[in-house]
Amino acid sequence: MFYIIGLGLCDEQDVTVRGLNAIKNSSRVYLEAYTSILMVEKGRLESFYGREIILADRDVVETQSDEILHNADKEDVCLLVVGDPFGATTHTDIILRARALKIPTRVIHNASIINAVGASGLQLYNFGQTVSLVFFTETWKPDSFYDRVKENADLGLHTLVLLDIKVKEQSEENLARGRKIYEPPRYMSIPQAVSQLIEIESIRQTGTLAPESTLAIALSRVGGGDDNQRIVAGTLAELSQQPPEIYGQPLHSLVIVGKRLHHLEVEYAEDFAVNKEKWREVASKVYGCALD
Ligand SMILES: C[S@@+](CC[C@H](N)C(=O)[O-])C[C@H]1O[C@@H](n2cnc3c(N)ncnc32)[C@H](O)[C@@H]1O
Repeated sequence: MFYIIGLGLCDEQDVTVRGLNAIKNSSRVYLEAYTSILMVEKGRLESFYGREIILADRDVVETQSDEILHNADKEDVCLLVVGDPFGATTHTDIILRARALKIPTRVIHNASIINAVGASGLQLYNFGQTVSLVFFTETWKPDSFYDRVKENADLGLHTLVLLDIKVKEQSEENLARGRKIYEPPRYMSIPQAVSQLIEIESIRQTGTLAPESTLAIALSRVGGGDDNQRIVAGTLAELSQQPPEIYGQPLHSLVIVGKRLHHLEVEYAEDFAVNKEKWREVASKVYGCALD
C-alpha cells in the first residue's frame, strides 16, 4: 500500500493515530520537504515515529517517483506531507502514478493552513480563492495571482495569501556549472509580502488594496500553541511597519480581509490588532461593519 499522510502544522505530535500506525508499519518513510515545513528537526520526527525518514525533494517526488513507489504493491511505503496532502499543494500526481502501476493507495488527512486560518477569527465561509505569492526579483514580478485577489475583493471575500518558501535553491552560477551547492532556505516575511502586494497595486491601479484602509491579518506558526503561534491584525501599512520579531520564525501567511465582514469576525480579531481603535474604526467606516 502507498500511503500519503498529512502531518498537521506544528510538530511530531500533530500526526493522527491512524497516520502514526501507518508510519510504524511502513518499510520506507519519505518526507516531502519543499512545499511546507514542520517546526521541528527531522531527528525529532524519527525518534517519535520510530522510523528512519528519507527526505524527498521536489525532484524526487515529481520526477523520480518510481523510487518512492518501488515495491509499494508488496509492502507499505508512505510519503509524509506537512499539513494536509491536499492542502494548497495537491499531491495528486504521485497518486495517479501509483494507480497507473496498480499500487493500492490511501490518504490520511490532517489539519491544513487552508482551514487552520480560522484561528484568525475570520470565517472559512467568507474566504475566496487562495493565492500564492512568490519572491519578486528585479526582473521577474509575476502578478497573475492579483486577478484572484481582485475577484475575491469584488465579491467581498477574504483572500488567504500563502508566502513563498525557497528550499534547495541553486545560484545561477552553480546551476550552470552543475554544482550541487544549495543556497540557505528563504521564507517570505509578512512585510515583504505586503510590500509586494502594494507594488502590484501601484502598477495596476485597480483600487483593490490601499495601505491605510485595507485590513489584513498575519498568521505565524499556526498550530504552534499559545507560546508559539502569533496572529497580528491591522491595516496593510501597520503590518508592514512591525519589527520582524513581532512575526518571528516561519511559516507565515497573510489574509487580506474582504468587505463582507461580519461583526463577530471584527470582534474576535480585535484581540490581535496592533491598534484596536484603528481596527474598529476601519472596520466600521471603510468596511461598513455595524459594531456596538
Ligand atoms: C504550499 S502551502 C502547503 C500547505 C500544506 N500542505 C498544508 O496543508 O498546510 C505552504 C504555505 O502555507 C503557509 N503555511 C503552512 N503552514 C503554516 C503555518 N503553520 N502557519 C502559517 N502559515 C503556514 C505558508 O505561507 C507556507 O509557505
